[in-house]
Amino acid sequence: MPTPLTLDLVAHQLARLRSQPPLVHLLTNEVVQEISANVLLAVGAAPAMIVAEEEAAGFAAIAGAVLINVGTLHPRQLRVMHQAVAAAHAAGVPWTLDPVAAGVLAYRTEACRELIRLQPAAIRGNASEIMALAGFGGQGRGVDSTAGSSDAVTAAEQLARDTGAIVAVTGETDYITDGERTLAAPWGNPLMTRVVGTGCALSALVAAFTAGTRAGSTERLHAVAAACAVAGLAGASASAASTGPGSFKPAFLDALYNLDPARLQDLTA
Ligand SMILES: Nc1ncnc2c1ncn2[C@@H]1O[C@H](COP(=O)(O)OP(=O)(O)O)[C@@H](O)[C@H]1O
Ligand SMILES: Cc1ncsc1CCOP(=O)(O)O
Ligand SMILES: [Mg+2]
Repeated sequence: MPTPLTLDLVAHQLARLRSQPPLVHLLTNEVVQEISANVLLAVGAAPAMIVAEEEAAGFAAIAGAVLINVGTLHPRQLRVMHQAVAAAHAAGVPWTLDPVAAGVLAYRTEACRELIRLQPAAIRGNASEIMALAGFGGQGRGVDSTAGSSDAVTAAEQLARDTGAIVAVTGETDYITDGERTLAAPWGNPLMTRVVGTGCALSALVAAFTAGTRAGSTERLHAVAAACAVAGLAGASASAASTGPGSFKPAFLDALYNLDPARLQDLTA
């Protein structure tokens, strides 16, 4: 049974991130480069997209966290991702997987299955993606989910136990689990699904929040949950301040920037 996430925990994790801004290595898809970088900058982290075969492994080893997102995957990029993940794994740098459209296409689904053998710290996906990776037969509609997040909680818990990762399955409510404990973050707004990159940028946030956390620690579970809460709270606040997808995006960046750990309660009122 999921436990509601408390704002105290979110505030603590947000303050921790801001006090030690992590350098985050993003190997992400072509569609969401800009929103991912801006979301990280707005919250207080430092993004860098280092994508060449000559540089990715070296940079992954010195970053605070790495994000692997397979949204526009192709063979050369997959080779670079393997190099970065191997280097991160060897250096003890936490890495996060966003399995965009896993379950829809065999190539990326297999690529994700291969990558997760190298112990991701976190996996963040929508319900269809998480169900597919867990072997529960999920199939999305392109990059979007055809299932609700509450239908994917069991799959998320199974995937977490199988991989050792913290798994976050997002939707109307986000669920974050280590396979034994499951937290629920009920914030966000449907408008977030009408702006490209909110899910992928959330995965970048998840990576940022895992920086400095240890495998198997409660802190890592809380860090991933806090990333989801931060996106959801900022999303709810931005949707109240906007009239549609166009005005949502700048409002979302502003809301992330203005999140005050001491005043998160105000955003849920
Ligand atoms: N129906 C919804 N109501 C509120 N928030 C939502 C809803 N659907 C998705 N979100 C939020 O949108 C963000 C992206 O999630 P999601 O759409 O599941 O990812 P993806 O873009 O990878 O499919 C998350 O912060 C999530 O909480
Ligand atoms: C549209 C699209 N196509 C391939 S990746 C991508 C971005 C998906 O971003 P998000 O799932 O965060 O909306
Ligand atoms: Mg989306």
